Amino acid sequence: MGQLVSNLKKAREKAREEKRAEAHSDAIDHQIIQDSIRSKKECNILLLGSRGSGKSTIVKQMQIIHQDGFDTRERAEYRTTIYKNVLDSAATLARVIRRRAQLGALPTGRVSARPGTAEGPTPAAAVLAQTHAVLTPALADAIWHVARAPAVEKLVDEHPADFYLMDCVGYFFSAIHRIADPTYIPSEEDILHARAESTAIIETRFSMGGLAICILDVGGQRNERRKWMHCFESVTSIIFCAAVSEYDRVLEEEPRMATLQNRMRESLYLFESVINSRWFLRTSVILFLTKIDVLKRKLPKVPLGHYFPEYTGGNDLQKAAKYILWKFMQKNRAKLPVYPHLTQANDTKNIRLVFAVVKETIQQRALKDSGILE
Ligand SMILES: Nc1nc2c(ncn2[C@@H]2O[C@H](COP(=O)(O)OP(=O)(O)OP(=O)(O)O)[C@@H](O)[C@H]2O)c(=O)[nH]1
Ligand SMILES: [Mg+2]
Repeated sequence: MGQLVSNLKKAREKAREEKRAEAHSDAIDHQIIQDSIRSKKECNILLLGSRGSGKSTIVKQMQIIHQDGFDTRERAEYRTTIYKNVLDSAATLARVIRRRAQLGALPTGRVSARPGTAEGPTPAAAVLAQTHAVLTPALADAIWHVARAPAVEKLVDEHPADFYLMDCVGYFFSAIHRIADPTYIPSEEDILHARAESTAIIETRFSMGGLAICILDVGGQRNERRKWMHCFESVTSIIFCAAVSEYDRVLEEEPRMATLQNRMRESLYLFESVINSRWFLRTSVILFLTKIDVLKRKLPKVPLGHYFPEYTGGNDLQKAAKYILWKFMQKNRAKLPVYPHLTQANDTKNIRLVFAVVKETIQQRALKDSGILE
């Protein structure tokens, strides 16, 4: 009798085991089928463009617009990047101030004054000039005062091409005390301004008005571009990002070259190789001319014609944007349809509007691919 009960128990256990294995196998089969359905229906968007052109910022916008944005934990994770942006920019500024002061372009190392202290002016530049690993309150204070010093503002305005300051520097410096607060948690706007170079291909999936989208973000640095090829197959649309404000910038990736490559020319060259590539004959190409806000601020101070002599439109924003767009369109030898948009990638309102149009473009391509549209 005991033996019988034990055998029955074993048989029941075995049956349960088999059922579990079967359920597990069914779940795997289900996932495979779902994946295959999804990969057929999914629109693959590939973000291309040179370094710092706004690709990852577009992905962040998709997370804000089409997903749930960033929760507190995710926002807190951006602190390190933002501190690094601030400290790196402060170090660059300190280097420039020191060099200029040595050359006599600035009166002394004591660039900024906190009025009315018994000790006299705060030696903010001296604080800034030290190597900092953390954003201390003293450093935050120094940054605040230095960034506001008329001599420094003039220096940055008049020599924008002499040194590289990130586009986000003005935004972060003006919020420096908030950032230096020990309880600081970045806002979504801070995250959109944060700068971290991409060094891997990142896939993000979301749904946009019934369309299943898989967006691929790559790194734009020269040594990252070898990886781009791996993403070329089955791409529905390309969003090529190019920063319109970079006409006076050079690539820091090749500091030892005799003549530094102009960033805008590099971007034009890159666009030319993408748009005339055999890979993308059936792909819709969306051109995002980003940093239109930076172009607006920069044009009156840095003449576009100085870097592109054939341009004669002065500091008229529309004319300048039209000229830059024309330069890109000139590269389209394959005469592929190109859908251009002037954008400010870190402005959610603007990207929301732009993507309402982009969605139509992507949808048309998807319908053509499925044979529903000619
Ligand atoms: N003002 C302004 N800043 C922008 C705009 N687009 C991007 N930025 C900023 O430019 C910096 C670089 O943007 P990213 O999105 O990281 O550039 P990326 O193309 O992903 O760069 P890589 O990963 O190096 O290829 C970030 O600090 C962004 O906030 C824009 O339209 N206007
Ligand atoms: Mg990136």
